[in-house]
Amino acid sequence: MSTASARAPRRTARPLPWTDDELEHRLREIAAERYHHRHPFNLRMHDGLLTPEELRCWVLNRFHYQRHIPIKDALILAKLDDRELRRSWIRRIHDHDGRDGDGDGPGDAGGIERWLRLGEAVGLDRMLLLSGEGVLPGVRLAVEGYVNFCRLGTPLEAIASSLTELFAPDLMVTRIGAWERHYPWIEPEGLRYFQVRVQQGRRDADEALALVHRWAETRADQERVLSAFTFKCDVLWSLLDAVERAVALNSGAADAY
Ligand SMILES: O=C(O)c1cc(C(=O)O)c2c(n1)C(=O)C(=O)c1cc(C(=O)O)[nH]c1-2
Repeated sequence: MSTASARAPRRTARPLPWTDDELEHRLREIAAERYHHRHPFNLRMHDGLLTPEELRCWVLNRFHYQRHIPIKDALILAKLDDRELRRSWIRRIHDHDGRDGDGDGPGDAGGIERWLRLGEAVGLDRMLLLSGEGVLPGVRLAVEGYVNFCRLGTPLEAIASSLTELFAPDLMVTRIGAWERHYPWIEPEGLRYFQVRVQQGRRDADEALALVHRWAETRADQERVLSAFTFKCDVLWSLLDAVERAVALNSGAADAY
């Protein structure tokens, strides 16, 4: 051992940050493996193999996720110290909760109302959805995990966890086609949630990605972005695991939902 290396602690060079393209490539690699478009429940949905009860179970449980999205966005909003950013981020809350019409534009019932109509289109009473009855324990935990992640994380981590929306619009387009083809018993009005969300999701994902590129300056920041994104993929995957298991246990019990 040379005396120099014995005395001075070895400095490991900090890895250079990835370029924007490299970071996006890594997000896509994780999504290709872990995003919920690959979950067996979604695959069965797209192949037209779900029974009405199984679809109802999914709609009811996904409503629990939907109704918490504006809450987690309010938690993110409270972390943003820039007025312009808050003006932009608050739009997400209105997209889900709805907005009154005024001089600036027409009103909108909002995504939560559209999801309640989706529930009605598959035969679920909106009062049941609003009651929260029947939401599976695993779904409650997954959703709480996501909300708490955004409550406790840095703005960068919270916003990075929403980047799954980069992949949601294409999945929704697939879902709309599959529902039209395989589940004609669902009233077409029920698809409205997804039709509206495709464009909103693309815009929200572009906005979040631009912020992530701006804020994730170091490789360590970028690693945190990938961890947040992976965590969120796991939230969505766990939600479907819970639904998949519940419908497997209930097969034969036609009136579970
Ligand atoms: O149906 C889907 O597959 C899907 C996925 C995701 C997603 O990937 O996070 C969202 C949504 N839908 C959605 O409707 C939605 O409003 C939404 C908000 C967010 C978010 O993290 O802020 N993700 C998603």
